[in-house]
Amino acid sequence: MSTAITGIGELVSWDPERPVRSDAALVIEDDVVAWVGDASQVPAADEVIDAAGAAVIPGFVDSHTHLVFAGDRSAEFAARMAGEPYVAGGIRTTVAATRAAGAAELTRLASARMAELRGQGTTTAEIKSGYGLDVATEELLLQVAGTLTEETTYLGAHVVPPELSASEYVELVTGEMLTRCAPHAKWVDVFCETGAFDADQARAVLTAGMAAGLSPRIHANQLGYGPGVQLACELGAAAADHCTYLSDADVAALAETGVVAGLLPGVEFSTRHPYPDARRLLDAGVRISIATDCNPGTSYTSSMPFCIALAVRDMGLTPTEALRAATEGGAVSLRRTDVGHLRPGARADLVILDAPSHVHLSYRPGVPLVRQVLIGGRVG
Ligand SMILES: N=CN[C@@H](CCC(=O)O)C(=O)O
Ligand SMILES: [Zn+2]
Repeated sequence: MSTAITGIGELVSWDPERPVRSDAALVIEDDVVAWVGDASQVPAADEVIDAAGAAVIPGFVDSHTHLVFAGDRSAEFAARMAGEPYVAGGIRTTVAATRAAGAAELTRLASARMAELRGQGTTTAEIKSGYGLDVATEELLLQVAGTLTEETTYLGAHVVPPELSASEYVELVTGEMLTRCAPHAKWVDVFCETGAFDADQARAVLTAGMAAGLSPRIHANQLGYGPGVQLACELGAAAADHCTYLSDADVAALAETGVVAGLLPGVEFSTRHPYPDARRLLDAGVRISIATDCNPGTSYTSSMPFCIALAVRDMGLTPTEALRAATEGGAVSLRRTDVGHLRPGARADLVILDAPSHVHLSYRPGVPLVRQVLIGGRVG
């Protein structure tokens, strides 16, 4: 089965020779991109989709989400907008609600959120556990996540639950909980921050996860300067996410090791912390991604276009750099080569925009510009 997309006003493929081109066409064979070229040379195909001058971009790769949770923290957000600071302990509110919800309710909630992501152009999403903080619930959250994505992350070490001491909990996270959760996860993550886990505890969590076959990523340097980024670089993590407060040494270590700096501007929008300086990172040669961090505490948005607009307006990126970080950057963060671009051989994950150019994603913030989403060549 082949599908030709014709009449593409602007195609973003991230081909090194012509990353953005006009008057293009693209052919999909089964679930992969088979051909990309000038509109005038498009080969015959079984069916045709006419983009009618619209822009076509790779589907967004959202490399950081917490989609499986129950409960509502809108009052906490409202209080923050009135001047209250964000504190990591708010996570425990969601833990109580999540433990009380059953598998069916958690599945319903997470599936609805995933549909929300897809409707806004996200075709690959990572999903973390982290709102269970006991063995059975963490395992359940990963089972639910696994029905929605192959990019599942064990985040037992989100915060210490009220019923245990920090040392008891690290023992659980690196012991019985890891044994039960590792079969359902690809990644291991830890929230390395004041109020969550310090450098030694975070190192113990990540190294135990690695010994169990998981690959490390980390929540680092979100609320203040700290050891998380250096730890990510020491362990060869795929990504250090947040990177809001970075010393010059942190930036140099990221550039040297190739650890992706995952930028999550929805968090700064929703906590009133300063936005990370993406320009400083790119200028230093650091690889970056942009993700939503969709979660009930610090960033309850499922919209990659919204995050792109924030990154352009407040983080020093051009519209093209921001889109690249939200697609190819996310793929690098997840160590994926089959998504995040539209070169021949890519999985046919793409978005037809209701706009002539990808610049409209930040030029028209808040406007629904996703006309059609294809995942593996099929209408999503
Ligand atoms: N930083 C840690 N975890 C989430 C926030 C979780 C919460 O407050 O519920 C984050 O990525 O921002
Ligand atoms: Zn997070």
